[in-house]
Amino acid sequence: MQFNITPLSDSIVQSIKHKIDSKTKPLGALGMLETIALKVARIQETDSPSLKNPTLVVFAGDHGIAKEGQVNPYPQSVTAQMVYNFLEGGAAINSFCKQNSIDLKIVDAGVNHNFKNAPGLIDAKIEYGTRNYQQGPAMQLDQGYAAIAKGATIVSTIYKTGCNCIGFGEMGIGNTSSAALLMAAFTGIPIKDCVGAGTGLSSSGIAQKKEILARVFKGCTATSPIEKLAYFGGFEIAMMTGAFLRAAELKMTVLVDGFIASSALLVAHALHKNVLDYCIFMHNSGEQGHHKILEYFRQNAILDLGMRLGEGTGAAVAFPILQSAIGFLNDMASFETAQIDNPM
Ligand SMILES: Cc1cc2ncn([C@H]3O[C@H](COP(=O)(O)O)[C@@H](O)[C@H]3O)c2cc1C
Ligand SMILES: O=C(O)c1cccnc1
Repeated sequence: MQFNITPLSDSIVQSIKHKIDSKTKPLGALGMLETIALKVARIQETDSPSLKNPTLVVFAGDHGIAKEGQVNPYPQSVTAQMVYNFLEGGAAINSFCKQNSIDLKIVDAGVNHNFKNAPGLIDAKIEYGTRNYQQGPAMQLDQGYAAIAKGATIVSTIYKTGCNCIGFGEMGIGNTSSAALLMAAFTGIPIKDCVGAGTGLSSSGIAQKKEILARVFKGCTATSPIEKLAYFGGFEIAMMTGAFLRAAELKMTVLVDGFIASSALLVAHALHKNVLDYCIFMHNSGEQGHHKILEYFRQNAILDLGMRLGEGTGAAVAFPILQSAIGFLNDMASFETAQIDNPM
């Protein structure tokens, strides 16, 4: 599958920087808001960017290993139950999207439950959950490709509604384990440093999770990015990978959530480096491996609130900051128009 992601052009950098520096404030005084404004302006190739129909897509999928309960404190059944909660408006992500007027879409990427065409649910089911990677690859390679393609198609459909700003979240009990394995596979950081508490393991629970995942990691012979993705899985992670790639190809502003979303981005980045040009890192998750992924990408996140939930909640909560960055660029007066002395 080919994605044609063009790197950001430098052509308007000087004019945008000039516009930012002409605003009625000391040079650089809006800090990271200035960096974000410049990035979105470059993505949209205009000095007056806008955020149109912001949308957050939650991909849900189940994990074979989660049935055993060795790496996850909550049972696998919670994934499907949370999907119903999303559809009924009762989850954290519903609250934050409602607060910030973000359109929310829920996708069944591979939950171990038959939703029987539940109203509002996008059916992209690859399979009723992945296999347990303790016994071999979580999914077949063709399932990995199919998930990437479906993620891309879902983004294309949303883009056609006029959306130019999209974030991705996930739901999948056990997926901090897949994310840790993918992190180790794509960054080279030792697996023990990638594993964290997930939804709240005790220190002995974390030690067991590390031991189990270290064994899985050692037993994996995958070499290509797609093989690694298929081995460690997550249909929701694979679909998010395709979603990141298509969103960047379509020059959308891409909102990156926490640890799981960033693990999908590691896969996308291994397939196409330029994807990072379109990404804004919305928060630093409390899951311990996340800040190391941010370091690997050499990126700073907007918020650091100790949130460790997933679902896209970090992206949705930080969204008003992104709006502030676009807002000042479009709305503030310049020294010249406001007739304010500017010695700089
Ligand atoms: C009620 C509930 C709601 C959630 N929403 C997101 N997650 C988050 O926790 C899960 C990953 O953590 P682990 O690997 O420890 O299972 C994912 O579903 C993730 O989205 C939730 C988890 C629970 C229990
Ligand atoms: O940061 C995340 O994405 C995260 C952290 C813990 C549990 N679920 C998701």
